[in-house]
Amino acid sequence: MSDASLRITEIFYSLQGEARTIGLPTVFVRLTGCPLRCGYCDSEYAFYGGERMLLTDILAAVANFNPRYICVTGGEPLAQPNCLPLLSALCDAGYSVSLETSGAMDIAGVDARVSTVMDLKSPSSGEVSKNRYENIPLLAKKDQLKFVLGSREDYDWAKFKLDEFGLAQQVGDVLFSPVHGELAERDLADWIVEDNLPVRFQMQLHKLLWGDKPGV
Ligand SMILES: C[S@@+](CC[C@H](N)C(=O)[O-])C[C@H]1O[C@@H](n2cnc3c(N)ncnc32)[C@H](O)[C@@H]1O
Ligand SMILES: Nc1nc2[nH]cc(C(=O)O)c2c(=O)[nH]1
Ligand code: SF4
Ligand SMILES: [Mg+2]
Repeated sequence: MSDASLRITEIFYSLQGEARTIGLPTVFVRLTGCPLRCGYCDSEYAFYGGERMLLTDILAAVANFNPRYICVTGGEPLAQPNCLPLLSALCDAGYSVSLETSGAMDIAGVDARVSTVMDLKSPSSGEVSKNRYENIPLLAKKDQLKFVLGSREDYDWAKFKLDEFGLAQQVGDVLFSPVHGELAERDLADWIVEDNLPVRFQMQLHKLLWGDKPGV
């Protein structure tokens, strides 16, 4: 294994709070730095700083928790080229690996064993122009598409994209999530039911349990 290095903000053990493996004990590897600035971002503390770590040291830190599930997130993980060997090394080690990405970067090099959770940025994030729609055909049933929605306008936009790109047919799960503290959870749930959308409603479980803070 090459001993590449990556800038890391935190490595912690918690319950997966989002997406398909929600509720399962998971180790989170949060990479430092992000080229986007979503207005609602709950991980601004990962924009700068962090600590440079060797791949072997990251693997050792992860192994300490004896986990089954690993979630690589950030910041924007794919903004660091060495994220690709990290993902492959985690798969080689036998973990079930997911990747949280904005999809503003090319996902072509992501290891085929990884479940990519690609977040298409909605208009209210302020970063809708950064979506790389070219990534969509690269996604498969093992992957997930996430929409984080801050308003009814965002919801209508997401509904349109669902249809425009046939997203429910492309990936295993399409996730609709409210921006925490911005859109009433129940409103989003009611709209999904009214429209009979083929999507999975999700709320950030970790914030219900522990609040909005790093390390959970
Ligand atoms: C912090 S980001 C890191 C990965 C990548 N940069 C991305 O945006 O997908 C992880 C996920 O948290 C979501 N997120 C960030 N702040 C949020 C908030 N206030 N409410 C709901 N979801 C949020 C993002 O939209 C993204 O899906
Ligand atoms: N518990 C927990 N689950 C998560 N799933 C995705 C997260 C992220 O920040 O990407 C996250 C997080 O920060 N905490
Ligand atoms: S892309 Fe992800 S980490 Fe970057 S600002 Fe948006 S939510 Fe935060
Ligand atoms: Mg988070």
